[in-house]
Amino acid sequence: MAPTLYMSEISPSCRAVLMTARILGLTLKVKKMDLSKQEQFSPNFLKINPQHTIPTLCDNGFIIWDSHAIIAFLVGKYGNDDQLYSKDIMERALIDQRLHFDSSVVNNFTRTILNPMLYNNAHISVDEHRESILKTYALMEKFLRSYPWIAGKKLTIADLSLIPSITSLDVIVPISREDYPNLTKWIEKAERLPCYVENENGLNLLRDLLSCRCCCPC
Ligand SMILES: N[C@@H](CCC(=O)N[C@@H](CS)C(=O)NCC(=O)O)C(=O)O
Repeated sequence: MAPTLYMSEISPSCRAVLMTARILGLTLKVKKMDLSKQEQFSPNFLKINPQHTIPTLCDNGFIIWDSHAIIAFLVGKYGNDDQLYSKDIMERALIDQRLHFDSSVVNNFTRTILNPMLYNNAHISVDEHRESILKTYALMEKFLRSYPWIAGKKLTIADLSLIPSITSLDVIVPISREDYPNLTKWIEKAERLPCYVENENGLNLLRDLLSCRCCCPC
């Protein structure tokens, strides 16, 4: 039976799972959640995930949440090889470092900026966060100085995790090609991947929602 993914395309973390599933050729049974209706707090969903976050995956009764844990699990269970998540100790350590960088730094902006804007109608001053976002771009730029992909010569789950997070941040603080040439090239390379379509759909939705938030007097 296909694993069930509780998700919303707007969420960068969910898009990381969709991209990974696409690259693995894995079909997921998708259950869309509307966070603006607070569906994550429904008693049924809280039974599955008391932390009430999406993405959450249910695979034959095995439940796991947090996109980073989910994509590592999917590659381990459904991947034909370890290309996306090397078993070599040092290669894997670098991938893990980048995954934790996403989790603790880049993806964290989703919680502090995007989600309050989208779901709590909160007025967030992007200017207050601009400096730390630019610092994040500068770090990514440095990581990409030595390698074409974020954790080495090959595409890995660290790229699949960071691409949705960074492209979502780009919607609120655009990435300057002049200041961040390596970061720009990495995004352009990612856009050419067949699995990128799974990021594009949600990213466009996010753009539309945020532009509406900026012009509506509501
Ligand atoms: N680090 C987590 C972040 C998950 C997360 O915060 N998801 C947000 C949507 S982007 C969510 O479910 N928010 C609803 C809530 O926390 O109640 C991951 O990578 O899965």
